[in-house]
Amino acid sequence: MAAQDFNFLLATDSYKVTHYKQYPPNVNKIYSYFECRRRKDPQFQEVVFFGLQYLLKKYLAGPVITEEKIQEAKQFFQMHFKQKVFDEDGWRRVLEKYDGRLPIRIKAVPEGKIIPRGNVLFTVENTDPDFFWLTNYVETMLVQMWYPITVATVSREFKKILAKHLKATSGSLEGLDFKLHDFGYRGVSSQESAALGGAAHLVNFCSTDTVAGLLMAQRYYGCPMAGFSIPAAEHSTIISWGRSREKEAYESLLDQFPTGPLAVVSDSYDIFKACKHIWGDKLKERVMERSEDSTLVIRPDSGDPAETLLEVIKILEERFGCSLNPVGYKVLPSYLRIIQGDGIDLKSIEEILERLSDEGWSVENVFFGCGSALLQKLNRDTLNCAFKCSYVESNGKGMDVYKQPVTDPSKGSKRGRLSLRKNSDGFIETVERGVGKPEEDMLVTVFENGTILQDYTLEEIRKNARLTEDDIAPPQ
Ligand SMILES: O=C1OCCC/C1=C\Nc1ccccc1
Repeated sequence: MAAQDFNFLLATDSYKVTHYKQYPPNVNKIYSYFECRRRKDPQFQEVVFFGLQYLLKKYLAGPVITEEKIQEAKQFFQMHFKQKVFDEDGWRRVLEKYDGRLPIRIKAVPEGKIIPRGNVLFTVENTDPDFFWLTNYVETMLVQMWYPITVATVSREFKKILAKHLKATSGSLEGLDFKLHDFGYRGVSSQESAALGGAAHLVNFCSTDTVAGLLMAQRYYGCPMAGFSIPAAEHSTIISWGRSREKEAYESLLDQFPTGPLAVVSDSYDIFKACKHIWGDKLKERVMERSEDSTLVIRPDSGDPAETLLEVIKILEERFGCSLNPVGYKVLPSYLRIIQGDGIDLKSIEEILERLSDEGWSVENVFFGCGSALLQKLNRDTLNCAFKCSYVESNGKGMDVYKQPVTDPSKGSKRGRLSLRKNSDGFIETVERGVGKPEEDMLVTVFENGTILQDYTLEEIRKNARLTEDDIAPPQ
């Protein structure tokens, strides 16, 4: 539920306040849809639909319009436009007729579903002919869906890369869900972004430090604990001992966390000397006595990721030895692992994994952390998210509408009422012009007249978003 001070009437772009005066006379339905437009770029050819349930529960459900909010908006827009444009009467009619609930219907693909680019993901239409101007009023807020969709999609692309290499170098996918840890809380633009983005990552993984995302999963997606973390050092807890006591700092961590996994950032001064002379010498016995469920996870945090990771793993091999797994790749002793959380994005993780396997190392040895590349280095154009009107009714007569800019055909929009179906070859496609069969439509009514009609849990969303066999096929 939105905070008391949240005024739905003010949660839109200014120009939309003037749009009720711009539609043709006698319009009684505006029907619009959201898609991630298809592009030629082979990257991100399919998207994970995620996040709508939060926005509906938080901002659209229930009596979002009140007399006080109408008054507030009336005064606000009078000052903002320096003229009377705000449709006080229109909003008051919503208040009187629907008790402030929004007379719109939203049909959406189930959350977690993997949909190829260029397909309808949700539609919005007014359910009462008097409120046709409401459909696109909510565009502003609903297009913010670009963020959770894009984070969930990027996170799943990471998962595809990790799955391929983990399978190829270990023969199994065991532990895949813990291979990419969300380090991104500090790097996002707001607490809400951390919550939405953090939850979006948890659609694909169970490994995070972004607490806000866990709370989102709990409160909006019925998941008591969607992800896990472990005790870990940061530079302050190492350098606070002073340079001359680096060994004491590490030793104290082993004493403070004698059982259970422990991650120690070890690059404060010299990661290579730390691995060779402290972890691999002065504290070697302490490290070796830790059992496999009390793994020491060494964290480099600087230098070229691939170069540093490989040099560290070679030093650890020299100091602690390694064994061969059933598919012939080298694995460090189970009490020793590495987490690389610096400089990770979709491009660098691919390079690192290629280098590791080329040099005979199993992906079992490493974990990755990702911050900004997972939660922030994105925008609405990453997946070309757009919201367009495709169908209008006037005097009860329907008309398919569309845009088709001569200056950019790729910005052309779909026309007519839309449905989403799986065709006879199993491919998902959008049927336009209102000719789709209702019984084939994958779009589900999730919101109608102020009421949310579906409640997806993270568990079912994760099932929808699982990788397919094709996603895991060996690297070509
Ligand atoms: O090292 C680690 O091992 C695994 C647990 C998390 C962790 C580090 N967390 C972190 C968070 C935000 C920025 C940087 C690191």
